[in-house]
Amino acid sequence: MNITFMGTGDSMGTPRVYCDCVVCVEARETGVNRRLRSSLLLEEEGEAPLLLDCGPDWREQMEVAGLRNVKQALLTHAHFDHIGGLPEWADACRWTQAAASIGAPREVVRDVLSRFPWVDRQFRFETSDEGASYGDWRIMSWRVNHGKNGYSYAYRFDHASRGVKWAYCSDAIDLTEEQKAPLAGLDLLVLGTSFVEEPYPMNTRSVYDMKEGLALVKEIKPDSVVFTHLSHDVDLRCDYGLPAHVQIAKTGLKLTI
Ligand SMILES: Nc1ccn([C@@H]2O[C@H](COP(=O)(O)O)[C@@H](O)[C@H]2O)c(=O)n1
Repeated sequence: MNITFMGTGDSMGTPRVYCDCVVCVEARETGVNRRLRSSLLLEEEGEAPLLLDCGPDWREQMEVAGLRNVKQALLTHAHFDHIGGLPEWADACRWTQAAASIGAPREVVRDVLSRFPWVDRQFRFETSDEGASYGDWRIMSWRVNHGKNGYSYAYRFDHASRGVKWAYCSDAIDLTEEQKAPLAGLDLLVLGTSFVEEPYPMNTRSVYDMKEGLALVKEIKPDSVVFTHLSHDVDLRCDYGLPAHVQIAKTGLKLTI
């Protein structure tokens, strides 16, 4: 499977519209730190591409990827920065008379439809609570703490014959032991870490910081890790002294697993 990081940003993206910090200025002027809202494009031979989340930068992300249409997606939760592109995608489906299929846990589907009640004219929603598949990948989703912002879901992909396993957990903090369990034995963990080190207690926040992310990584021991869902606090030009198997996602990063 090829994984493309179409977006690596937190809810505001980088640069933040109101901000003139050094990272936001760099993002405007040269673009190393330019980040669209977090989203992955998954591509498996013989299968149509699959989006993982569809934030408000969907249109630009499709243009950058040179994609004229996409037929399927999975959603982690119904917050604006992860579903804000759905109405535009639904409009594109209407204009091209092409339906698309969206997988998400039942409660996420409910929350999406309470925000955008018209999109079910174009999308076929499929609940993923009992599992899903993408080619030979078996997919499971489970509910994770999203701190002060409620809940999100993480996704784990297990290849049926190759034994490869990876997970996407973009919006989580302070996972319980039960929520950490599906993160065991991974070849790759993609984890949301919005700031380098936040000074505020966990119960006032919604996403891990990099220091907490590293502590989690030490505990669950994935073979490799990519930090994503990054705010303007994270400067890709800095050396944060990360272990060799941990990298910070850059917009457009491509991995093969
Ligand atoms: N009920 C809510 C709460 C928040 N949002 C949006 O989520 C984003 C905040 O995300 P974090 O990853 O920083 O927790 C932001 O875009 C809020 O507008 C929402 O849609 N619904």
